Amino acid sequence: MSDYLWSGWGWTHADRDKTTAQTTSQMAETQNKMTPDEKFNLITRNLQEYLGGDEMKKILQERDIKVYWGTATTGKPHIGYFVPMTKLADFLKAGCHVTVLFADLHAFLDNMKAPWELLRLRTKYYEAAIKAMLTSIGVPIDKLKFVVGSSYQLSEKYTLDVYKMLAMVTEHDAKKAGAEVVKQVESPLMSGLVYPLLQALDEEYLDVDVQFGGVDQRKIFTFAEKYMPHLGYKKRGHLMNVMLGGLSGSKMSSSEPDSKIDLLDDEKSIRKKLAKAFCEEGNVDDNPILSFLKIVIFPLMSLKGENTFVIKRAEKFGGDIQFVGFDAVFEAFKEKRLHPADLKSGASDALCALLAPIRKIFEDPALIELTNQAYPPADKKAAASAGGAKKEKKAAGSEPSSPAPKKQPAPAAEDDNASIISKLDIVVGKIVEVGPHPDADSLYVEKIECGEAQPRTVVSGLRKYMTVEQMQNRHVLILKNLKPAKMRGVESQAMVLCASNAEGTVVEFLEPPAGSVAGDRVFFEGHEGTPEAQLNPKKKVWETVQPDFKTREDRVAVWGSVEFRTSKGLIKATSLVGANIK
Ligand SMILES: N[C@@H](Cc1ccc(O)cc1)C(=O)O
Repeated sequence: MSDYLWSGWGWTHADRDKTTAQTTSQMAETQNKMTPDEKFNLITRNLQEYLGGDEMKKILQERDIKVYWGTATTGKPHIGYFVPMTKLADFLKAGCHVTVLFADLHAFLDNMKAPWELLRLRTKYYEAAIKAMLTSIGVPIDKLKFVVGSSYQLSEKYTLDVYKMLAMVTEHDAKKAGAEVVKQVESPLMSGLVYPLLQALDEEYLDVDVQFGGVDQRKIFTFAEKYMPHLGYKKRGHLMNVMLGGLSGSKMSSSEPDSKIDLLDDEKSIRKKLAKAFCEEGNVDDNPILSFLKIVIFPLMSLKGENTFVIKRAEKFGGDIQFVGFDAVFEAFKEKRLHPADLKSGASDALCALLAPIRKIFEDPALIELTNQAYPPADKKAAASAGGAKKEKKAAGSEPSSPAPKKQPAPAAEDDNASIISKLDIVVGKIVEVGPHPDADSLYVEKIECGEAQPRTVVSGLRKYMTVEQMQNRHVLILKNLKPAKMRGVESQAMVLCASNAEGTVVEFLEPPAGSVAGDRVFFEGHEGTPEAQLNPKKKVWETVQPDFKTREDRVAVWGSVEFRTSKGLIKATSLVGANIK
């Protein structure tokens, strides 16, 4: 790689020293007032977890902590990124030396989520977006150090360290370390195994005491703790932020654009999306809006010495309401003194205030141009990158989206935003054996051929609806990549998809087109992609798409308006129209 990836970032040593000098003078006042314990509490507040707390406390007795946060420059950052940004603000206030790493090589190594050709542009986009977010929450960006991964990760010394690690890390450990971060695919690439090794080494090369990231990074963090000492390097501490759930809470729906908020969404759509967000009266356990207030809005207020949250309300509904501290909001909501509509309206005001300056920054024509180049519409993308793997960025929980910047044509589906439906692995299966479940009256146990070496064992609750004869030798549709689950002691390795009426009295198979054979893949036109090897139950992919599965008037199975098809044609229910599919 040429050094153009690095040019334009402007982090010369002279700059760094200057900034350090400013940082020291400007922050000296607050920091001097903070005891090491206070600093530690601020550094660790609102985290999901941290490792190495005692060592951090020890360091704080002598000097301030050096910490870095890395982000792979893949899909567009979205509002979930306010969670780590808020922590960066805490770290600065606690006197930390904070480095932000734009992990461009990692974006490539992770199944080419950022294709090589777009890497530099993506990195520039990330720089602009992250800096805009920091500015919006009042963090002076000249107090942070920004580094691009490839600027040092290709040096001789670093490269040699990578090889040394390759000679000591087992494949098992590398795979395990990346399991929650690196996209899991059917034929995993070597690059995905190298990814965690580089992330561990970064701790040494960025010269920090502590690495910070989402709790999804946990396995990479513990991997680093294990292997850094083997290389003769210090074991670092690790700080992990909570991941923000989707806006729709447990009912996260990524197929529904309303469940995600992009940094550039306008006020009207922010309010509309929040108005639709999952926020049940009195439910404080599963409430994305309360979480956002707790881990972003209140901490940001407290950094400015404020803690009063005002919810504007018309006089006729009782006028404005004020809450002092997050606990006051929490209790009021729990006791149903605060209505979801009011909570949403207060949160909308706060979020609009955070996003307005970012939209303003992105009105700059140069940034509009950069956005379109870094995230080109799908057709141009195909030309820019032949065959880059596709997948969504899994950052802070909620999904990235890509509204068009002002006055630009809307980008079509983008590579880092692969359609959720493409993650499902649905194929034609042939039932070759079927019999009653030994321990459950309502269940059958089948052997279903699905184009693999062995037929799969599948448990289905179909005994009320079909006879053994009706099932034997039938071609059916099966969903192959749900996590296998034991049903009354028998492990089911797939699920048969059926259509059922609203009352649940009629259940029938979905019929593959004539001439189908076991293993024929079902796809959704315009939403093609590589299915996940196994769906992560936490991501609720199935739960998200299933409600939009229906049979049309002509009995054809559809996801929203898109048909289920194989290379041989469309899939239909036997008789049911407007039926559910599950
Ligand atoms: N793994 C981080 C990115 C990262 C890469 C390298 C690092 O050193 C740190 C962080 C992510 O999921 O975005």
